[in-house]
This record gives sequence, structure tokens and C-alpha cells, in this order.
Amino acid sequence: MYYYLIAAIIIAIDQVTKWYIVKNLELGENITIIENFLYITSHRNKGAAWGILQGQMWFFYIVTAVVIVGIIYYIQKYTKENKVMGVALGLMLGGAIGNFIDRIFLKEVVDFINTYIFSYDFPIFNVADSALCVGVILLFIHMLFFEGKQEKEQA
Ligand SMILES: CCC[C@@H]1OC(=O)[C@@H](C)C[C@H](C)CCCCC(=O)CCC[C@@H](CC)/C=C/C=C(\COC)CC[C@@H](O)[C@@H](O)C[C@H](O)CNC1=O
Repeated sequence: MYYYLIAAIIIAIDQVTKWYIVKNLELGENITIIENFLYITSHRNKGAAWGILQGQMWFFYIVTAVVIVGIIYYIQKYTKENKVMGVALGLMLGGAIGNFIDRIFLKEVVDFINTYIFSYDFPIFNVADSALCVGVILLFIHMLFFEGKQEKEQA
């Protein structure tokens, strides 16, 4: 069950980075890492991705709780043989809990990774969001490729 260890590491990195940003940067303060590509900007988001549903904390608590329970159920049930699935779920679990902690204690999420992807000002995000996205992408790759392979083997 070391997938929970992956989640715990993500939560630790997420919370430490957020704590550092809150402690050392003014809101809106900007640090250039790579000109025109990567900045550290202290930002807060009371909503979800792209700032949707601002302030709807109860909705976020319920959805996040469902997401967390669902991931734990899948880890218990499906990751005996699927390592890729386990890593993906571990990443998503860590990300979901990381943002959950912010929403419970701060009533908003601390964001600081500000990238300009192909000069599009992508929404400012954090380590928890990155882990969630990597986990979601890994899960899709696993379902697309590995499921098909298993079916062929069983066929
Ligand atoms: C990553 C999910 C967002 C994360 O969901 C969570 O916490 C989960 C566990 C709980 C939510 C209440 C439920 C999911 C809502 C789904 C959603 O929103 C559509 C997602 C699309 C996604 C494809 C996977 C794109 C990516 C976006 C971004 C991430 O780019 C790396 C931009 C992040 C910035 O807007 C940043 O301000 C967000 C802020 O940090 C709060 N974060 C959240 O709400």
C-alpha cells in the first residue's frame, strides 16, 4: 500500500510550498523564474479550476470528499496488479487532500505556479493541482492502453 506514501509525499510538498509562499510573499507579488515562461506569483483562489464557482465551499467539500472516498475505494480494489493505476490514484489522492486542507483552514486555495504556455496566461496553480492533473492523465493513459491489452490477453 505504498500508494498512500505517494499521496503523503505530495501533501507534504504541497503544504510546505504553500506555507513558504504565504509566509514570504505578499499577495500578488511576482518572482520571475524564466522570463516569459515561468513566474512565482502569490495568488489565492476561492473557486476551482479557472476560478469557477467562487466561494462555493460546501460544494467543494462534498465533491472533494466523494473524490477522496472514490480514490481510496479504487486503491483498495484495483491496485493489486495495476501499479500504474496505483501511482495515478496516489497522485490524485495527494492533490485532492492538499487542496482540501487549504479549503478547510483558509477557505481558499493558495496558488503560485504562474506559467505562460505558448504565451497563453495559464491559470496560476499549485503542487496539488499538478499532482491531480498528472494523476488524471496517467489514469487515462492506463485505461486507453493497458485495459485494451488485458482484454486481448483474456480474449
Ligand atoms: C486540477 C483540478 C483543479 C483542483 O481540483 C480539486 O481540488 C478537486 C480535488 C476538487 C474540485 C472541487 C473538483 C474538481 C473540479 C474540476 C475542475 O475544476 C476542472 C479541472 C480541469 C483540469 C483537468 C484535470 C484542468 C486543469 C486546471 C488547472 C490545473 O493546472 C495544473 C488550473 C488550476 C487553477 O485554476 C487553480 O487556481 C485551481 C486551484 O488551485 C484549486 N484547484 C482545484 O480546484
